[in-house]
Amino acid sequence: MGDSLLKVYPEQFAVLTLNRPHKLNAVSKTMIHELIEQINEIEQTHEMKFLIVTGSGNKAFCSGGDLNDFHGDLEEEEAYQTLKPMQEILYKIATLPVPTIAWLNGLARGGGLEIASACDFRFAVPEENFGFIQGKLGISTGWGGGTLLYRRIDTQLAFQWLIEADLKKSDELLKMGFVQKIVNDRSISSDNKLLEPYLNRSADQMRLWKSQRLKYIDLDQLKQQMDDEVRACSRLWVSNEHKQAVQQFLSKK
Ligand SMILES: CC[C@@H](C(=O)O)C(=O)SCCNC(=O)CCNC(=O)[C@H](O)C(C)(C)COP(=O)(O)OP(=O)(O)OC[C@H]1O[C@@H](n2cnc3c(N)ncnc32)[C@H](O)[C@@H]1OP(=O)(O)O
Repeated sequence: MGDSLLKVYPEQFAVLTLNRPHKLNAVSKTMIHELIEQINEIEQTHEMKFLIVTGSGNKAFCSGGDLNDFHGDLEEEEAYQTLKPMQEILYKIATLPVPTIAWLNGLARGGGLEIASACDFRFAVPEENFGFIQGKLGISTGWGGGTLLYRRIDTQLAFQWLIEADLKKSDELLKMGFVQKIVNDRSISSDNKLLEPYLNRSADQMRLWKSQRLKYIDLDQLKQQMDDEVRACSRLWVSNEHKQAVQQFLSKK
């Protein structure tokens, strides 16, 4: 079974599932290779109305990069080369020609929340907590998700969250405008009432509205700022704080 699964529904939408539930859907190098192929497949599926990105299991959407793959011993350039593919995936998700929904079926940490920030909308189960915890690991966001966050919520709130690196619950994120809906179902089905408006629109309508939405984003600037973010994170990657934080997590296992 793959580390990432793509299912296209007859109702003309697709679900991309991060599929490592035993590792809280942490992003592995294998998952990245699969995501690249699946995003390319999605880009070629012209009758699709929208895409949902979610996690496997009932505990996590995504726990960020797999710290065995994204470990602390990488040198700056190695860190950049290791981080860059996910930044390119997040840029592709953010600029897909159809609306995208991050179905936050469980906790999200670090890069997991960056993936959610790449989606147009975020639907979250209640009572879960979510955090850009990179600040507590001696680094910053490293997949371009911080750049995207500034385009999803009030810039002052984004700035504060990235610095404080605290965990926030679904209802607080609803108030902040990061989460658009609280959903009770951790799994996705086409008869979920929340999806009705999205299912009842034509593929042409959905593509028109996404095209209009993207006109409010300078895509060249977005791409450059996301790359700058990866570079900046790579420079922090070699810090002792980061090495110790990763080692501390891995030594617990
Ligand atoms: C690298 C990219 C960078 C970025 O671009 O921003 C980041 O994403 S940095 C952030 C990386 N993520 C983390 O630091 C989170 C690490 N995980 C945790 O802190 C905890 O797992 C949790 C999220 C607080 C949940 O704790 P708990 O409920 O106690 O579960 P476990 O810790 O026992 O996890 C179960 C299982 O999954 C493995 N796991 C979880 N997260 C990761 C991860 N990020 N990388 C690798 N493995 C992960 C964990 O090791 C357990 O495995 P087993 O011990 O084999 O059961």
